[in-house]
Amino acid sequence: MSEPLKQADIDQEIAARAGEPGDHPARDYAPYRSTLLRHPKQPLVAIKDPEAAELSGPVFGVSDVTPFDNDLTKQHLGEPLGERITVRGRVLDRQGRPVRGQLVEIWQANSAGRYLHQRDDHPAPLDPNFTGVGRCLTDDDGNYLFTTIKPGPYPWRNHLNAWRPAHIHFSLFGTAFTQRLVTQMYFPGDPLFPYDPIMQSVTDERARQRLVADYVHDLSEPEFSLGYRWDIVLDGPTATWMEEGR
Ligand SMILES: O=C(O)c1ccc(O)c(O)c1
Repeated sequence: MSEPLKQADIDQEIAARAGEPGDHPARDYAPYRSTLLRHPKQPLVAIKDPEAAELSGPVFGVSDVTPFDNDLTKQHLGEPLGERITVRGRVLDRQGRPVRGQLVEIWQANSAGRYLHQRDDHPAPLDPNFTGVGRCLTDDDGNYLFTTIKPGPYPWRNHLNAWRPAHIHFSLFGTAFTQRLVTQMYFPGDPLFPYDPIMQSVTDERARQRLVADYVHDLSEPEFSLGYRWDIVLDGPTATWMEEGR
């Protein structure tokens, strides 16, 4: 493996790209090292018959998602450790209309910043009562809701002393595999934002802010959880930044 990049190199590269037009990150954003290795280097292949791909691909059905799948604190016998949170929001189209029946899936690290994943071996504890995945379907007003634990910051070896701000990964799934969008939600006031190449790969300040949830006191449940609100806009000038599928 090559020498790890230093924070100063990362800062320099982030500054060089800041304010570039458009809010969608470059597919090869050097400060986020693995994008250099895994971005497409050939022109994208147009699917000649997208409908056929959609009709023959696997789909999920309403009956596949149970009402319990959105509570990540109830998947084991015991309670997971950490700060319990409720995350609510709406999935909207470019006109602000609700997107109904959308499969919303999340995955995240535990409160210590550790993923239950074979490639995460950093020395923070796993929580036997926390898996870190959940899903739900949006209701008729486009609402989704999760009960979970606030994830910890995650050391990810992109460069020396690289820590990801606390975040929750979101996947939004339409009615076929060709309609999947992937993004991340962050927590307000995180001191790691300026150091994170993934966050900073979104070069437009307003688009970056749209990735940060609001703390909403009225959504906090007394003696139970802190409430965050995060709306996801699929398209248009206020679209939420997406990693894939556009
Ligand atoms: O690209 C990565 O390596 C990587 C690892 C862990 C994360 O939480 C993440 O968002 C990205």
